[in-house]
Amino acid sequence: MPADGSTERKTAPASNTPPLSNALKRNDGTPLHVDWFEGAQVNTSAAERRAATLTTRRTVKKEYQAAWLVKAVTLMDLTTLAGDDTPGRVQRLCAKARRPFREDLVEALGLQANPPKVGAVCVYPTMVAPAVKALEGSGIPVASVATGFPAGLTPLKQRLEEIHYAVGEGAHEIDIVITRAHVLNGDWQALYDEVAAMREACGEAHLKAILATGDLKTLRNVYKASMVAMQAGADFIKTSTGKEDVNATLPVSLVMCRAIRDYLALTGFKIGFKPAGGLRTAKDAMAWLILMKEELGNDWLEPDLFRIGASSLLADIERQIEHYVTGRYSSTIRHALA
Ligand SMILES: O=C[C@H](O)COP(=O)(O)O
Repeated sequence: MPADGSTERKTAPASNTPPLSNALKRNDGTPLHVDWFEGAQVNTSAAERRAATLTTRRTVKKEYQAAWLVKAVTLMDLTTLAGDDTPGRVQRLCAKARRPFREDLVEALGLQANPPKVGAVCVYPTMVAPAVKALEGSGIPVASVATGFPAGLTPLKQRLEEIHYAVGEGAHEIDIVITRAHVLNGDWQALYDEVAAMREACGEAHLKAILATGDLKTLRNVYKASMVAMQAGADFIKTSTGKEDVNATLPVSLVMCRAIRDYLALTGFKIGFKPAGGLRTAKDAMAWLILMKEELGNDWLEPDLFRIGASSLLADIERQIEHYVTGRYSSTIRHALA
């Protein structure tokens, strides 16, 4: 039941229709079903073993790696979430979002007809307006963090007001943070109610629920928080803010993908996944793409269901693409893919 005590979920007035053709219906959620996860057991060592062998079990041939890396860029929430962010920096980021690769590389890859662009740009609420302006006509959605990002420890009323502000500024997607204490205390009703209230505040904007998994202590808590967030109406579940001591990891991502799979089996509804925080290299991008393909299938290799939240990943992917096209690296820093 939403936090305002209403039994019916009122749909807020339509505000921001995502510019990308979003074939996916919004997640209306379900009532809180604790029985769907209360007895869940997670074998941590098995999850860690499986995650560790992901990139060894399946390797991508050299000539296909470039294609996978271009795909990774189209799934990226190109992010700047720094205290010294400025409208100028956001404008430069949006220019990059529109044309992530140099023209000569786009031509060499034969992509002139449909040059790649990123999945979204992700910023703080007060940077939404400059991002919306800079991306006008691009079809690239603007995502805004909100609800007291990154700690989420402000009163719910203010956190909901922040969502309304970001949506009012033109954000198409809202990346909210959950109250970690609700998970650590097993207060599933409180977690459900806060996410449901945030979902309502989003109106037509898509909601990504940041679980801050590095603060949740166990993989079992990650699974439970994932299920509650989806039941409460999250369209995506996202690993981290990027500000925790431990952010996106493959074992955590594996558990969240299993939760998405279980939620699909229980409801017939597909929920998106977003790893974020610490994904820096092309090799990281490949690992998560392989995880999505293996765990959830090709539908989760599209921006409607998969995003990579990253502020510095694009640079390394560009370097790898340049090496693929020209045979040399443009800088002295090398991240071997192999
Ligand atoms: O999606 C949001 C994260 O802050 C991105 O983390 P990062 O800066 O480690 O790439």
